[in-house]
Amino acid sequence: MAKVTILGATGNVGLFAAHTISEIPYVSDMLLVGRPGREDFLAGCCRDLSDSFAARGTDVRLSYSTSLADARDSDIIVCTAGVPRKPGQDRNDLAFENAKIVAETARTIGQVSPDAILFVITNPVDVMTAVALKYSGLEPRQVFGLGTHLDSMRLKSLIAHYFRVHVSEVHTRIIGEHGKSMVPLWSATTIGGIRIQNLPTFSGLPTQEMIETVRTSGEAIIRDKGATVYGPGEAIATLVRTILGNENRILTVSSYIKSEIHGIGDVCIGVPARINREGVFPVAIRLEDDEIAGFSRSVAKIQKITAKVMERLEKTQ
Ligand SMILES: NC(=O)c1ccc[n+]([C@@H]2O[C@H](COP(=O)([O-])OP(=O)(O)OC[C@H]3O[C@@H](n4cnc5c(N)ncnc54)[C@H](O)[C@@H]3O)[C@@H](O)[C@H]2O)c1
Ligand SMILES: O=C(O)C[C@H](O)C(=O)O
Repeated sequence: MAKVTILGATGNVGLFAAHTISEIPYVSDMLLVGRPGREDFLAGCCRDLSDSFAARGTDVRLSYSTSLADARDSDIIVCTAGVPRKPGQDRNDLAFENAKIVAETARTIGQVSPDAILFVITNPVDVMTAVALKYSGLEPRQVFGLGTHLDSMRLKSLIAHYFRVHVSEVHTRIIGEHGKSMVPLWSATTIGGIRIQNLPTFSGLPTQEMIETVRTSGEAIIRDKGATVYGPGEAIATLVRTILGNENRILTVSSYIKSEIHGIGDVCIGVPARINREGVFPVAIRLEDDEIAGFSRSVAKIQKITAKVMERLEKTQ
């Protein structure tokens, strides 16, 4: 049985993730961590969630704290702490502000819970994963971000809708930045096990329109309702379940790659990775030429932003 800690638990994503994670059968303890001054709100969240556990028949010990020290002995720590973007902002606009939060948090986590897997949600998630990896001192397999998993799910849903098939029939991936430079892998997209290019109807698929919808999905939801919550919350639970269940699923998350993909690497970015109780292990893949070019551009963009953020962080330490 496992202890899962959620940082930023008073926020939109953290709180809904607490609800979705509580449904995972391997979870025995859940700790909600918020900032000092938020004790009453955290207590209220615990009471409200406990009622839902009672109604559902969930047996999870739930507690809250405003001290990161209480995250000790966690199996997984989900970091949603940080500011979200406002309408009109790019995720990368949050980079330095959130890097300060993630660096400080990761440093403490590395000390109090060195065996944990640190799962980063805070945006821009690829850059924040690199910051968490560096400042926690944990191994690359222990630190990963939600990456392009949610984008891959968004594309999967659009394809399933277009072909009028159940989502479980569609396998697809988006790699690269969780942001504008994301790269759809049509070469790795199948429907009912058949490569999408081998389906005659593929020629009519509005691929550009679909990928543009995915690229702007978060922005559109934030504009219309203020925050993306249910998609990220369910996606977070999928990853937590994959780890705790030692499922060895291959999901597309932000992970440190050395040179696994066509020799491209030294960056934290969305790539397919095998995920189990030990953590996250990027899978070497071969891509089409246009996909390699897109991925290289995405990597170069993230490397540049990451380097800039790391440099500024070092000056503040
Ligand atoms: N990777 C993804 O796919 C994805 C999806 C959704 C949201 N996000 C990101 O997750 C983060 C949280 O989003 P949200 O909608 O829940 O935001 P929110 O404003 O509702 O919640 C933010 C949480 O972070 C905490 N926080 C803020 N500043 C802090 C600080 N200085 N120190 C410690 N904690 C602090 C707040 O107390 C709150 O609990 C954002 O960065 C958002 O962009 C990422
Ligand atoms: O778009 C955002 O800022 C939130 C998140 O990254 C998302 O894609 O839902």
